[in-house]
Amino acid sequence: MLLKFTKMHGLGNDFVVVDAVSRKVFFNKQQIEKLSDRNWGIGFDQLLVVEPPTNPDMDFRYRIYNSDGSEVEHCGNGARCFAKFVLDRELTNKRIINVETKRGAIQLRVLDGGLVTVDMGAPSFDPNDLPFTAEPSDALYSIMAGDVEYFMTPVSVGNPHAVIKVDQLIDDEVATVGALIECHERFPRKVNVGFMQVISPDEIKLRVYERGVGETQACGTGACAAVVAGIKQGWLSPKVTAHLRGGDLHIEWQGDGSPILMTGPAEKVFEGQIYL
Ligand SMILES: N[C@@H](CCC[C@H](N)C(=O)O)C(=O)O
Repeated sequence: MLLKFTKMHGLGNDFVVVDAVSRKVFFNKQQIEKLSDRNWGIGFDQLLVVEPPTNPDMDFRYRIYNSDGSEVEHCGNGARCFAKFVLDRELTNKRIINVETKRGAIQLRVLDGGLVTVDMGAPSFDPNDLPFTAEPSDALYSIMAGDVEYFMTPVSVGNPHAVIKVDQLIDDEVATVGALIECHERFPRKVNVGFMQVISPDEIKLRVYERGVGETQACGTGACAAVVAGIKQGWLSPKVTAHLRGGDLHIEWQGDGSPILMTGPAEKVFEGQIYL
């Protein structure tokens, strides 16, 4: 089958986006792994499949797959690219778009100038929601990465994140500790690992080792998780700019029970077709 796709990115976190509204498309794990390969396929961090909604109150459903073929609940940069895709392809003309995801319903607002604000829903700090094997506590949680002890905040923003505050961001640490914690036995569904350097109460630097992918140029849910963890720990104020490798995201959270609002760009790179 000849598959038409659009290559997009949000701050360098890259996606292949497929229209499964106009024509039904299904992927198995092997196909996703091959398409994601940067030598043997197209190359991407996540595959986004845009489908008709199953709930009549929603505008679309979209499904998200990591490059290793695993299906995930939520994707911040992907949500913004999804919004640009459905508008560019004239699948809708709405600028407030309600979408079903594996995480539940989310709302996207396309701003003048092309930035997109995503209502990401409310976070949870309950370890059972990630899941993470530990008794709930307000303190930082200790975890061993090899022989070294790290202190982190587990956060679910629909998908699971472990946020570690560091004094400096070090390439090796992101790669090695990220890989060890991603697959740590205390995270039975694995975890995304964020390394956050607090610059001031309204500014952080962040690198994220993503579950099912490895380090990416940017992670939207990772930025949300880091900011809410920092607010919860008393390090950050309610509006924060997160500097990621690929650029900046603006995150707002007013505290327990409130939704996280994430604002950032979405870019189309090219369109193409490939044999599946
Ligand atoms: N890049 C994404 C997150 C994608 C899913 C993640 N790797 C997971 O497995 O939960 C983002 O921008 O949020």
